[in-house]
Amino acid sequence: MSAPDLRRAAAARALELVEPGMRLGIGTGSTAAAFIALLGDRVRAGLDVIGVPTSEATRIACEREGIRLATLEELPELDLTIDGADEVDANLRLIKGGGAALLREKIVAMASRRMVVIADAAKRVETLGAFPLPIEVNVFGFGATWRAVEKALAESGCAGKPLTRRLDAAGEPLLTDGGHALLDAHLGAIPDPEGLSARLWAVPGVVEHGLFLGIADTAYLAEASGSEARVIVLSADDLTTSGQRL
Ligand SMILES: O=C[C@H](O)[C@H](O)[C@H](O)COP(=O)(O)O
Repeated sequence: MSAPDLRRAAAARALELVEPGMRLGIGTGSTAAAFIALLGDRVRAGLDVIGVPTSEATRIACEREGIRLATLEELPELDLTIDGADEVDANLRLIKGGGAALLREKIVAMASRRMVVIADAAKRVETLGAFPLPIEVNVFGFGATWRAVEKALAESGCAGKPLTRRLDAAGEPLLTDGGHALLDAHLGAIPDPEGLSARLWAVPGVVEHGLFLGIADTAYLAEASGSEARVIVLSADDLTTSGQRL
């Protein structure tokens, strides 16, 4: 079973949630791309939905598939967002932003009644942080913001961990769809994601970070089971009020 097969299996499971007339948030990345391809098939077969894309890449992919699109100005409230993730823990906390789309992804997810994550089960982790945490920052004051982010990381129990600026394929500093820079924090493990989130948000130049905490309510994680794909379901319904998994 190949990685694309697993991504398609998770995406197909999420597609079952889509109903006629729904206002969808449409994620970014290779797993979201698998979902867009399947959704395109349904749209061409007559399904009427409207989507808000989380990146320019997703907008282009949706237009290619003939999926009707809107903006959050036109549709400020969405029914369901389906998106990938870089890491998922047992409490449905996520790291996102490996594809640089974290800001729009978080805005769209927060405007949705539900956010469902689709991913290869290899993205499931015990502790978030092996995947470098993306931090989107305003280009104004970049050096000062970098230092303030390092301080926030140290105060969150992640002292001395390397911070790097994300580059694009040509080796130039990457700019996000919103025109911001991206830092990647190579933390290894994040002992207190909520504390780190609060400290990062307190830095004026930080636009957003890739910790999605208390946002996703379901994750469909696909793994190989013999020659088939099995989809594991993580649901917020299985969490206690303090956010711990039952
Ligand atoms: O910025 C990109 C997004 O957060 C993606 O959803 C995330 O990186 C997962 O991407 P993929 O499905 O390609 O692993």
